[in-house]
Amino acid sequence: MGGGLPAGSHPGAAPPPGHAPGHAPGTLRQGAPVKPHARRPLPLRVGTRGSPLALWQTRTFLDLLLRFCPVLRNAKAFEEHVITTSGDRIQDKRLADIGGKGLFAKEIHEALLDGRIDFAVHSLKDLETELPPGIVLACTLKREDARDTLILGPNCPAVDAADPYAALPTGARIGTASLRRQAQLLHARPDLQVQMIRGNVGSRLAKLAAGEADATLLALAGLKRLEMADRASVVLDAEAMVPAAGQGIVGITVRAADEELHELLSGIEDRSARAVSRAERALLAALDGSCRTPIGGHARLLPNGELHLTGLVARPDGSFLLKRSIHGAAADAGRLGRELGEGLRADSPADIFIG
Ligand SMILES: NCc1[nH]cc(CCC(=O)O)c1CC(=O)O
Repeated sequence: MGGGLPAGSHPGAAPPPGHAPGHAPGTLRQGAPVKPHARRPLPLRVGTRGSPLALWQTRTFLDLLLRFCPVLRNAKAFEEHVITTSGDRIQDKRLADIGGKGLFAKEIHEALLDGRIDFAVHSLKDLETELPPGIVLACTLKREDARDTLILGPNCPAVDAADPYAALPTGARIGTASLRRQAQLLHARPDLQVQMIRGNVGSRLAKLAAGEADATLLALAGLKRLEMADRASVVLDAEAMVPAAGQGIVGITVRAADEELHELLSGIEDRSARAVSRAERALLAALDGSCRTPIGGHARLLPNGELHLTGLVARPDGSFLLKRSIHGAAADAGRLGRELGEGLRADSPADIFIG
């Protein structure tokens, strides 16, 4: 009999090195034994965007799943479904101008709900906090470096890593489509000019090389995954450029009703990534910004086990910027995020939240 997830199969192998699963292999989150799986038709169909970064993330995730669940080591265990999203199609506009949230996920959610795919791999920072009914975030993978980088074009003189903004030439043209990066840059350097550059990591670097801007900003996580980290001129401290909520984390969605797959996927959950993403996403949800609100959120776990969260809200032109931090028990990640978000919102001018 071919093509089925055998009864009783479960993530029983040791987790791959360097990966801390959310719970011991072979147990459910609450410590209950894994119940036998029903026979499930293979291949499992995985939805992904088609960019080189998205494909890298998907293949890396499938490798991890195979190492954790060797019973799936079957040539036909997975089928990759590349899905073009609205965010991929629209390249000439700022996403905020076309209705913003979740544009890299909409068509992927539809495929999941229609049953055309079984699960999907996302960059968590591109995944809206309020998922459509019937879809859940099954697991979050170990975080890659969450920081942003500054990448100088060929005509831009080197900057001092200790104070990277100060050394940018007066009036330099910075290519970014991210209002969060724009607001933080303009707050530090109101003289800079921000130009829209969109497209995937490779095409943005090509535009920079072609002189369309003097410098750009990209997530270090994406550069590392594409083996292009050497393109970063300076890695920006997370306090100097607060990253986006979920930056550097890959998240997997499934249908809420698909308990079998949900259980399998939550077997490879990274507990630290879940805690920090819970805090960052609760902050984002509590701020309830419009798609035009620059928002940053970055959590980390401290050596004493506490969670430290920095949140930022600003006006796109940088004329207002409010940044605050909170810390507390990691188990309270969601409450910490909510509290910080509500405080930031209460103390910010209302125009920032209007789309
Ligand atoms: N918005 C595009 C996007 N979504 C996720 C990443 C980087 C990888 C990650 O954050 O996990 C990027 C590129 C970038 O912002 O430079």
